[in-house]
Amino acid sequence: MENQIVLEFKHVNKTYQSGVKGLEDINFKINRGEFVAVVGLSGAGKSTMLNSINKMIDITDGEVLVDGVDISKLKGKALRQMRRKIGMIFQNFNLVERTTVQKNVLAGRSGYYPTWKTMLGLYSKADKQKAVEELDKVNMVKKLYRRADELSGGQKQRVAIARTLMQDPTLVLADEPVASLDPKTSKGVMDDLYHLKKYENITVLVNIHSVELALQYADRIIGLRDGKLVYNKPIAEANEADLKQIYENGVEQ
Ligand SMILES: Nc1ncnc2c1ncn2[C@@H]1O[C@H](COP(=O)(O)OP(=O)(O)OP(=O)(O)O)[C@@H](O)[C@H]1O
Repeated sequence: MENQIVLEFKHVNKTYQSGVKGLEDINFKINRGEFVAVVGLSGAGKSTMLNSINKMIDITDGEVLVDGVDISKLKGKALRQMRRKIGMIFQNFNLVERTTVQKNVLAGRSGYYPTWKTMLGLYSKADKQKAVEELDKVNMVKKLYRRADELSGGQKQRVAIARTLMQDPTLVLADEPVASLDPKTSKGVMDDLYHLKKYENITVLVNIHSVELALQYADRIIGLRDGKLVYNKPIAEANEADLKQIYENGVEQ
């Protein structure tokens, strides 16, 4: 079967107002169902790259194609519809702490409802059932009615993954998803992210500091340094010495 390209960067540049070049002539393609780790020193441009994929930041020039459509040019309804396809996972989980797991997960469906309905919590029975199903995939159904602030960090990240699955995404972007977790919990969360690829054929792009986890989970590794793409290889061709190089000759900020 021919590979289907889900994400493509074409000559993407991002220059911040300060004059700092966050991204410089970035080009790459990612296929459906690939699990990609983005590695690089602090300040290399990993977050800038991730945030330009769902247009959280505007690029300066170039094209960011999601399923063949240049998201950097979209606005209004077309942008909202495109964002449904793109799930986000954050280092700090971004849950509403004082509300239930169920409501947090249902919020992942909000792109499919008018705002007033989501404000009133008027989700369909089918979506409430879907919330249970998605929580089951990350082994969190038993916490359905618990408040988010009663959960551990690893449990919160699992709820965030279930919330993302409510969108039926084709692409999930995770920005340092395990940075605030201990090694054992990190592995559990990485396993859950890996299952998105394995069982749902979702493309997963993870910004990660740990080279060890990158090598363990990724199909492909992309390396950034000073806003430039300096590495892009399938895991079969990647090795630790290569990756060490990405981290050399740079200064931790
Ligand atoms: N809003 C901003 N305004 C100006 N410069 C910015 C802004 N955001 C990021 N930068 C700069 O752009 C460059 C890339 O930053 P970015 O946050 O993308 O790196 P990163 O690889 O994600 O780093 P980290 O691993 O620390 O999160 C850095 O030099 C940073 O200082």
